[in-house]
Amino acid sequence: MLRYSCCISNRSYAAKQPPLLLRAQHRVSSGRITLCTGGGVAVSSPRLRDLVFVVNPQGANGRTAKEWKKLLPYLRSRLGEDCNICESLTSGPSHAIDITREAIRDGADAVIAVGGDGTLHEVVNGFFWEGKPVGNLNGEASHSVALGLIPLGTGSDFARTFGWKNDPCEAVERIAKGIRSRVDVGVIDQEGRDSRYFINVADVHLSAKAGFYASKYKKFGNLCYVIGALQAFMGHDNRDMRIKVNGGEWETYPQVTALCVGNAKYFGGGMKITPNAVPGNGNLEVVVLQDFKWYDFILKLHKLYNGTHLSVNNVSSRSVQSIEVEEITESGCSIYVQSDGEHLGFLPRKFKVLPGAIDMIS
Ligand SMILES: Nc1ncnc2c1ncn2[C@@H]1O[C@H](COP(=O)(O)OP(=O)(O)OP(=O)(O)O)[C@@H](O)[C@H]1O
Repeated sequence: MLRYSCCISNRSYAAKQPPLLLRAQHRVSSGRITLCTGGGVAVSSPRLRDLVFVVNPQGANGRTAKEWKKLLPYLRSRLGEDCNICESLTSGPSHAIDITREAIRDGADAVIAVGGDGTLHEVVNGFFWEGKPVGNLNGEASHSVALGLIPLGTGSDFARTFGWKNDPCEAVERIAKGIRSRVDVGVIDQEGRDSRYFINVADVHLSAKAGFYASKYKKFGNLCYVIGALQAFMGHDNRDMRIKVNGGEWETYPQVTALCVGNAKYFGGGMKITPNAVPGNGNLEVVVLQDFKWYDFILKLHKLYNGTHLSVNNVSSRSVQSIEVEEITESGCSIYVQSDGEHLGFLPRKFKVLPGAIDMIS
């Protein structure tokens, strides 16, 4: 069953369209239309690109829906000549994953997340199914679906690495230009469950707990991260952990406050936590904060925001392809894990990079 809530064509009316696959096939056959006129003149027109916009109406506490409504007429006028614009509003958590998988299978040229990092995270997860990239139903090996982003979330941290603002018109220009670059994706293996993919930052312990609480206060905008951090601090204690990097020996990391695995640089509403991470370099940057007390955050917060914290005592950084993280002595109290700001359960977990896994409109 097709789960697009509605499709809007590039023409000036809004109507329910046939399934994307059918439309795509129609265009493949009629796309390079050869019209033979009486005089034998052949006119060939190129195929329009199918762009599927996955919109989280609840993003940024409902601001995404309002911005999207304003943006749609501009989007149609800017891209409608070359593209079929298909809009799909999510109905709840995880819906964006299903929409994306279906759009890719149906032959979309690009799936564009409209919302915050959570929506982007779900769209990225929709690019995969049972550990493999989703392909289209025509089995076209060369068909590479692009990932796009119109950042309209609370934090929109992934966009910061590229210097993109929460400016939808700027994002539409990027989509119009259609320049693509390969970006890495992180994958988190979890015992007995499907792998989870991340494109921004995955993290463990205090920051993950803070993110968990922050998600309950999104109505306060970026202040939610401060409230989340304060709540996470209550009852927090640093824990001894062990890590295994690139399949090597286990190493002990005492008194870990937070461990962050960055494919990109920012999390928590603008904190430059993994400042050396580059989304296309085939590596993840791991930054570990150890033995931090609450006052360390007050004293060093500005360094965390501007990315100069790597020189601070008890902060270490390394570049990895994979990392396994466990608590040394299970205390009976679970250690939080999150990826791209979404709560993902508890330790132990293994994180690894999939180099150049997705083509991104950049
Ligand atoms: N229709 C919906 N109703 C309620 N929640 C939704 C809906 N669609 C998606 N979600 C959930 O909303 C959450 C947050 O979405 P999103 O990331 O777009 O906005 P945000 O949290 O404001 O931004 P950021 O993550 O950048 O801070 C996601 O976890 C997603 O699962």
